[in-house]
Amino acid sequence: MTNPSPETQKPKPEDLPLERFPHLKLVFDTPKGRGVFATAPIPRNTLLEICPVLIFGLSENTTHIEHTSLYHYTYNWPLPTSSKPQTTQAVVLGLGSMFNHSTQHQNVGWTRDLQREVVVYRTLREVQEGEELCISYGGRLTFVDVEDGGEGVEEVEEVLGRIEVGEGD
Ligand SMILES: C[S@@+](CC[C@H](N)C(=O)[O-])C[C@H]1O[C@@H](n2cnc3c(N)ncnc32)[C@H](O)[C@@H]1O
Repeated sequence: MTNPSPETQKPKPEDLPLERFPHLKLVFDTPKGRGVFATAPIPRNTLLEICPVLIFGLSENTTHIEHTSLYHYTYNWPLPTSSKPQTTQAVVLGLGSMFNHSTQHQNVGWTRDLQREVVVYRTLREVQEGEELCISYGGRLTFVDVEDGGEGVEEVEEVLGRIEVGEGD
């Protein structure tokens, strides 16, 4: 395991209590692969999970990650710099990596906490029992969206960054 690069070294944040909404399940055979579903009604603006992220260095990303399955799971992650803004990729641990994309019906929003290196997911509206919980990955997808029958397949080098629009709530 490599040490974090100097660009990712920051002052140590305070401890962060973790939370996960309990009434969720992982379904294995959806048209989008695995997906997260509600097993009870969920009110709007409910915190679903606080997920730690694993941030990749810029070169690690292009040399390794983009050539692996992780490529389909990474989020854009801004690096703190004193000069030109730079963005690398990060993998979200926990349930965060299991949320599928929906262009029209996303019901979950997410925010990055750059200091604590977590992504926080909250419902954007009331969710019914049995509904899939979906975020928006943005407009440039690396796969055929089962909801639109194949529109919007992006060039391979356009990373999932993907999980960019739909941020915030
Ligand atoms: C971050 S993962 C989500 C979890 C994934 N379904 C799994 O089983 O590991 C992203 C992948 O899920 C699939 N996916 C997510 N949203 C989709 C959609 N709207 N249509 C088709 N596939 C989707 C694609 O294979 C995509 O590369």
